[in-house]
Amino acid sequence: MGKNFRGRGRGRGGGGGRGRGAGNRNNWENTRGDYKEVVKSNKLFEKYYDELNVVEEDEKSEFWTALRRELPNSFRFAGSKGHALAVQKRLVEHYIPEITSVRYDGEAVEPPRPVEWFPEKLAWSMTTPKNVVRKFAPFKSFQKFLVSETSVGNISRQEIVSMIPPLLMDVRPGHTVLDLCAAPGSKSAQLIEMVHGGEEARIRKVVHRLAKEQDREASPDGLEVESEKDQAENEDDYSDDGRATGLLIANDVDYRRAQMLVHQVKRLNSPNMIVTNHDATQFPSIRIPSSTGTTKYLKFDRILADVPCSGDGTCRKNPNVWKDWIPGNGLGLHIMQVRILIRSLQMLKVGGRVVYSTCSMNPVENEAVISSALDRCGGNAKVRILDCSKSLPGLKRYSGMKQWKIMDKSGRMWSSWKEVEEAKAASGEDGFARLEEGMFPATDLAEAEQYPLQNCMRVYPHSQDTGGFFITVLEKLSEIRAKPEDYRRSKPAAADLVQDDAEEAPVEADSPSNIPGSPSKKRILEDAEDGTEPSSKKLKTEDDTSTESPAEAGAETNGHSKPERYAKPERNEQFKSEVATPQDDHSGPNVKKKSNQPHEEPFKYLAPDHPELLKIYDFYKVSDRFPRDRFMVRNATGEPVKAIYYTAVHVRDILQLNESRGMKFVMCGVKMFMKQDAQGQDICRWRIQSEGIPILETYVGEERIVRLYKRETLRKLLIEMFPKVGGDGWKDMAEIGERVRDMGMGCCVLRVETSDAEDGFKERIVLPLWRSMQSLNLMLPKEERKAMLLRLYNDDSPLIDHNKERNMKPNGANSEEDAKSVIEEDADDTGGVLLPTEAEAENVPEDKVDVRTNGSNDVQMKDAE
Ligand SMILES: C[S@@+](CC[C@H](N)C(=O)[O-])C[C@H]1O[C@@H](n2cnc3c(N)ncnc32)[C@H](O)[C@@H]1O
Repeated sequence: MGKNFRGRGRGRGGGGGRGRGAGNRNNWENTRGDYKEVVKSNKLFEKYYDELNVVEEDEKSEFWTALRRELPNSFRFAGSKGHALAVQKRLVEHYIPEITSVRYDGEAVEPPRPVEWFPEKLAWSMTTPKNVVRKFAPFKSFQKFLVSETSVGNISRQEIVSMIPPLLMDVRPGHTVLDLCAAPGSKSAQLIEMVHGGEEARIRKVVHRLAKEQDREASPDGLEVESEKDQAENEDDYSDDGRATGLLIANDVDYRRAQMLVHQVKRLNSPNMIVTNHDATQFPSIRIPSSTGTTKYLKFDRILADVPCSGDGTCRKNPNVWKDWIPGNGLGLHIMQVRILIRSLQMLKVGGRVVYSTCSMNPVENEAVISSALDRCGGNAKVRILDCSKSLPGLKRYSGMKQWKIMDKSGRMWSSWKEVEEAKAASGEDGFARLEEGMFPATDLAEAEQYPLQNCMRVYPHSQDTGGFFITVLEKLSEIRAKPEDYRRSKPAAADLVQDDAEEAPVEADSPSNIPGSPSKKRILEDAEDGTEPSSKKLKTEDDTSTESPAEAGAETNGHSKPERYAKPERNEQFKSEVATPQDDHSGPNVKKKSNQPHEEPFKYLAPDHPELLKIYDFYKVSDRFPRDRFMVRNATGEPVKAIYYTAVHVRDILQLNESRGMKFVMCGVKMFMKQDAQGQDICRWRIQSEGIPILETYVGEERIVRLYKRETLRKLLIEMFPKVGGDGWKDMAEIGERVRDMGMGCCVLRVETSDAEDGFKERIVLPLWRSMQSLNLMLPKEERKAMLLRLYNDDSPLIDHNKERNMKPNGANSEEDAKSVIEEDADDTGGVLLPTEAEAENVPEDKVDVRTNGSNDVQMKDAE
């Protein structure tokens, strides 16, 4: 896990503007551009929800008025709780008082407000009009803060309602979590924070104890020192020295959107996360190590199915919904949504939870999906709809619908499947396309079999000035046998039940559709039920094409939601052809790639005693306690060329056991070391990357640590790039002067320690520092320096680049080493922003590596980054 989880106090920068809802837009003003231009009326849309009586008669006008109003801006403080609270404190203590003092036309201006039901008030919402923001200095400076913190990942711009599903998942440390439809990743970001919950404190306790045992200096933060026994006895998981042992797999079928997801989650720097690119309806079973010799497959504790939907609850943010809403949008998605939910339930552990959510208010995409999936999975005895009415106190919500009507494509309303069948018998099949029995409420179910759909949760825009949303939490009570897709409530077929994924009964990555009832699926299960390897024959059937996207199926979709909620049909097609065939399956990484297959470099783990790793351990005096078998590279040779990544142990096992099985891994691992040119015999060529430093820092030997205690010293290092420490320069470096004077050249760890002193820090910060022959430099992208200066010192002064100054002098006394560092800084500066993929960066042949200059033309440095 990264800075955000271990309080490094900084984040990887993320450029703004890519991806609706990506949570990283920097433009806080102009996100709802054409809001006013769209006519906010649509006969069928209004007729449908009015006739459904989604709200009481006397609320209808308020409901529609809210839907026509622009959505407030909202955001969430992201990262570890400690870090998020520290950034939030800045808002509360500095910006809010300034803003509330503003008077506009004699009236106080509405300030940003915390969302009352969100834990620790880490989510906020604001309705301030643009003209006010532009007019008043306190708002302008607040906006600067928002932009700066968003760009480094400390603030995530996210719709309030979209924050609800992860909160209801009850993710605990150690859980294995799957986010099936994850792009652009705002909920994945919440989930990974939960997977790392409490890690910061656990690690500090472990380090404290170890330091005490070894009589080493530890951070003077007054923590109680627990013995190993005490630690083992309390509830927290110390099995991996306090590191998080959970896992998040974030998946999206659309490769381009999976890349947006990568961008969003990468800056969270979690080694416990994998991004995959599969169709959720047939998400492959993932092989995991087994001590018994049989093949074992991963089952999840928690699954989020935030499925593609028509998105009509987002019409306040996406006004085109008004223009584009037609009944076919929801109808065309129902089958895929049911498939995704059933697949989720299959992959879930007994006792685990699936949270199903949409940003649509349409029951055909919501309650109808839940009841269809329950029908096919064996009903209340197998899966329970949890009552979450006590969760998130303060959140106003409505109960799920037990009865509803379906609007067909021509706008006629139908109350039951029986009615449709009778109409078909009387007037023929025309005009009933897409209507399915499973879309209707099950009127003929006996009382005892009725599903408690009132436990589903609906959120409407007028209750708390949000978008519309639907959430249901399902608990799996026992293993399920899903009935086939052609199962009909009215004509139940006894046969053809298909068991869910037993831990040892897989759906292979390269298997055909997992849609229950498919003969191929049954065959695979039969193959696997005795614990043997499943058949590797290609078993593609008609059912393989049953994962049609709405557009493939001819559903009309509203333009706005296409990029966000829908998989693009051509991607689905492409994806199908990309999945390795069983013949490819075991042929290893040299499988011939199909021409349209996106290129992903393989993940290769390094031997713990790889010579390059040994050099690193030696230079940084890395404690033996730090695990050495979790480092990997991303290239086919398996040799460390440019970057070395670190992953959690489960991630390693999954990658190693599944990569050659057709699993599509897109991203995992935290960049820990980057190779660079550096002069001097004793300098380690592998510098610690800022992303990796929070994971490694407590295990780095004192020889490579610089401790900083005073606010002004850090401020100097943030504002000044390459301050001189050679000659008498070190004397200007306050309390770290002597230490950096004596520090050997190369990369080291700057530890900003906490203290109660007036000029001390309350928040622990750890940063990479480079000591070159003449100067010193924080290895931070400029935007992160600026964000920290603003947050910690309310200082937006321009940065000073001493190296540039020196080089401008005719006889600039610049050493080659210092100039190299300049280039390095420039290279690092690109670090968090629109980088090429890791694979691209790693793939650059040595001789083609971008050679950058520092502007002085006399020195160059190679760095693939
Ligand atoms: C509502 S968006 C998810 C939003 C996301 N959970 C977030 O909070 O940022 C739905 C996503 O599902 C993806 N999707 C559509 N069909 C899919 C499928 N069959 N399997 C997996 N993902 C799918 C879309 O590409 C889209 O990114």
